[in-house]
Amino acid sequence: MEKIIVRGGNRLSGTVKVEGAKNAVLPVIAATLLASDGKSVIRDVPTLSDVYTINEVLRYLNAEVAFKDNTVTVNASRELSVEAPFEYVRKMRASVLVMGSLLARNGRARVALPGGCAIGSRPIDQHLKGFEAMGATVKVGNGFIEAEAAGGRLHGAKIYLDFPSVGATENIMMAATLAKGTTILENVAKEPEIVDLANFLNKMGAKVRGAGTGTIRIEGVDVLFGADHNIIPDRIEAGTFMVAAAITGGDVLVQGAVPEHSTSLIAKMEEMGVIFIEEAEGIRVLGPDKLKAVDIKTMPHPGFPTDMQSQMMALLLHANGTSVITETVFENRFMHVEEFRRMNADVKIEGRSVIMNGPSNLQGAEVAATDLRAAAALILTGLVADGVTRVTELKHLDRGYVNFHQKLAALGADIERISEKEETVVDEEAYITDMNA
Ligand SMILES: CC(=O)N[C@H]1[C@@H](OP(=O)(O)OP(=O)(O)OC[C@H]2O[C@@H](n3ccc(=O)[nH]c3=O)[C@H](O)[C@@H]2O)O[C@H](CO)[C@@H](O)[C@@H]1O
Ligand SMILES: C=C(OP(=O)(O)O)C(=O)O
Repeated sequence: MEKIIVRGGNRLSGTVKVEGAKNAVLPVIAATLLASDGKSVIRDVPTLSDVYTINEVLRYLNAEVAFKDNTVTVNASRELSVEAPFEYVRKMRASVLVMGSLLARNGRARVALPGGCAIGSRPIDQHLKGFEAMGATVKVGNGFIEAEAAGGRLHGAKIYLDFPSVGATENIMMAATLAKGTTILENVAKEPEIVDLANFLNKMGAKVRGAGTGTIRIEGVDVLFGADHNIIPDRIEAGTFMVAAAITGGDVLVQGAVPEHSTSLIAKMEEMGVIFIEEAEGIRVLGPDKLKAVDIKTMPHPGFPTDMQSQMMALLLHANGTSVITETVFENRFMHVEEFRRMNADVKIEGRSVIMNGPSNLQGAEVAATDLRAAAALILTGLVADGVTRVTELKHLDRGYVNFHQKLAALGADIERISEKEETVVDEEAYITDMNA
């Protein structure tokens, strides 16, 4: 078993570079399947286990995929298969994002049902509602979702989402690019990752307008081509390092962080007394001696991101006074609370809220990550806990963070990652096909 071991007490300082965004790269790689002509070259791709998984899904679907030097190259011009099996979808729910592309490209898709996960049941009814409105017949059975477009091609439609779901917005947007006619998608997600996907689709020859607003209009085209694209910086990784600086009273330049992508987070942290300085290269974060308590409610973008909820909980445990966090996006995203309690945190759950009386007298303990952001949050707590914190279940961390402990160590944290027995290292090189050959 692998563990991260943190000894609390060090103040962080220096510069940390942000990777490309996981939540932008996964839909963009899924979108490369739409190109029946030419190669797509995706740059600034983080070396995360989720990226390896989506690459495997694409290879399974008969696309040629190479991943080298943070660049993914996809040639999807061959005939594609239509089925994404459970062994991939189980590893990563975002595999369901290939459904829109496959349906648009092949007129048919068969994707394993994603099932529930630690943070909530995460249904995909809104994705399916969109496909149906565009003329697909959708059947769910034997653990699969099967969708087939009448006459082999989807048609444009007017679709209103019940909730601004990120995944549904992306999946329907991809499906609509090759549909006959115009799709108008209302009450959509406005996350920066949606805008990044729309920009990539437009480079491929799609006609997508309005991404980043509440309504997206997609005029269907007959064919899409491979395109070259740089992924936006990861605002959640950036935010995690902002919290690392703040919690240790540190001084850290988060290189590549985009202020407009983190407005709600920065505003809340400023309320807590954290100082932010915009510099040419990124955002410099100065942690105060004493942090103030605040209340937070997670919301779809531009509201406070649920993906920063557990890291902010770590910060609020260290703040002076009573804070309340209310989680409105996922119904079960408080699994980390029990782990924080093992670290002597004064925190309790009341319905969809968590109440903290800070500052907690945090103590090092052995704790298990319950999802990827919880993994980061427990490590952040370890930075200020008294004694040694050991964090297990690191497979979650590796889904969303590249070299997390090395980056913290370079900023001055006393942290290491150990393996209690020989681990099998997955050699991505083995999968690499030379696309230029
Ligand atoms: C790979 C990726 O980009 N993941 C992000 C994406 O996940 P994901 O795209 O899965 O999140 P959604 O925005 O779709 O989900 C938000 C809420 O809507 C519900 N819902 C969603 C779809 C649907 O058809 N029906 C339904 O009820 C979900 O159960 C959840 O409670 O956005 C989330 C919300 O910002 C983030 O936490 C994830 O990091
Ligand atoms: C919940 C997350 O991701 P996913 O949707 O890939 O599980 C996340 O990035 O915090």
